[in-house]
Amino acid sequence: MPSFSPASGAGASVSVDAHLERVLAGVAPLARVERVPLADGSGRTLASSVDSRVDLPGFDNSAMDGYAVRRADVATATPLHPVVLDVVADLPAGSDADPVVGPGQAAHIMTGAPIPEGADAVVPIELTDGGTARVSIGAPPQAGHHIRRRAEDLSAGDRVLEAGVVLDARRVAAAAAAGLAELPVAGLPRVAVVATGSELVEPGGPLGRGRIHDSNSLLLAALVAEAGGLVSERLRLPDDPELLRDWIEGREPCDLVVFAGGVSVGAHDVVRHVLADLGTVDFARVAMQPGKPQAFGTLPGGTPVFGLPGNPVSVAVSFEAFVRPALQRLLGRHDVVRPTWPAIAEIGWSSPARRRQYMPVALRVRHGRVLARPASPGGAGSHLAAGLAAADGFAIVPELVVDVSAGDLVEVTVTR
Ligand SMILES: Nc1nc2c(c(=O)[nH]1)N[C@H]1C(S)=C(S)[C@@H](COP(=O)(O)OP(=O)(O)OC[C@H]3O[C@@H](n4cnc5c(N)ncnc54)[C@H](O)[C@@H]3O)O[C@H]1N2
Ligand code: MOO
Repeated sequence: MPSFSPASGAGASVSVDAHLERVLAGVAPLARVERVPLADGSGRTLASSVDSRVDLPGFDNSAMDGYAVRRADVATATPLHPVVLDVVADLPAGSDADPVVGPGQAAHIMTGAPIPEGADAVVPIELTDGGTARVSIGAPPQAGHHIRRRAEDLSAGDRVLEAGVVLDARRVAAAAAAGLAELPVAGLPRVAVVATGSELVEPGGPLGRGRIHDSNSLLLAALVAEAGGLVSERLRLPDDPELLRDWIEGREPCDLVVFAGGVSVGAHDVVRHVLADLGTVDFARVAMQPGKPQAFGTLPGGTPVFGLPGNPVSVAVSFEAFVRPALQRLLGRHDVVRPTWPAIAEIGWSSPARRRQYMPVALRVRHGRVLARPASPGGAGSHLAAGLAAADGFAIVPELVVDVSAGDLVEVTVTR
């Protein structure tokens, strides 16, 4: 009687969380740190926390174009009985004049100019006659009105940005306002992206029978860049173990290698064969759909390596679930997994039992509610590469749910 054992290399079945834990245990933040000018900082990851060099604002200053006054002088002002003051100074922003406003006096002041000594409120120009030598004030200001106080935003020495945050326009601007000119950022993880398969043809190339255009290497390279990595190599290799071994031996220095394709149990799944021979790569059947066959471990020299299943949607999902978190860890970022948000399923679909489903979904907002529908009319097929174009993210359907009905709440991770 014939006996069957699970196809060799298929690996044990593990949960998504357990596999992610194994992956994260296999990567550590890179030690390389660079200092970059603020203008080059956006998209980089802050390597160590930074503190303000200055008080912010640096001095009490006007929030309005108008007149700096002594409140007591204008306490009785009304539109019918305005108070008239002598204008003793004209203070544009940036003025280094240091006048004193005495009783019965005012200073013409612009937004951002330092409040002169003696003044304790600013009257906007609209509530005056706009006079130059003398000004008529038609209403009393409140105490401190329209004065922006020194250090009300930050004091010198206060924390501006925490290590591990991703720099963006707002954080770069905050650093500039806090007196910093450059920032320490994590070195970019260098990632080699290798699509394998003898059926692959370069995008746009002529297709013979059984051949397809390689989309995975483009997908992975763009995902790596979006996640903050640097693509050190992007290539296609046919299903030839010798070529694969040669590439592994002669590869450019990098911090991570991502293979796509050839990790399943087929006769020509050479990534699995070659990586399995190394003895440093684990193969797992992860309880997810798509993305079930997964490989992770190290190449000679210790470089972490992923072997992702070759179907394009499986690549996109595996990247989101495992490779992106690993890249975030290499960068020293804190939140390695993106948050999920509730959305309402617009139509129903089914999900496999005991597997966490990652359904590519298109999102839209109707009447203040976020609606999610499968991005591809074909649904969950992991070969539906073109459907990815419409995907704004993935609905993550828990292992125990087998049916999503129209109107159900689903958790969505937004990737766009
Ligand atoms: N007997 C079994 N067969 C398969 C199983 C299984 O458990 N038992 N699992 C299936 C699942 S699920 C997946 S996913 C795939 C994964 O297989 P591989 O990682 O070996 O991927 P390939 O066979 O190389 O390719 C799968 C599919 O994707 C296309 N592909 C590959 N590379 C690219 C690329 N760069 N651009 C676009 N499309 C690509 C390839 O032509 C195949 O159609 O295994 C199942 N089989
Ligand atoms: O698990 Mo495969 O990755 O579904 O298509």
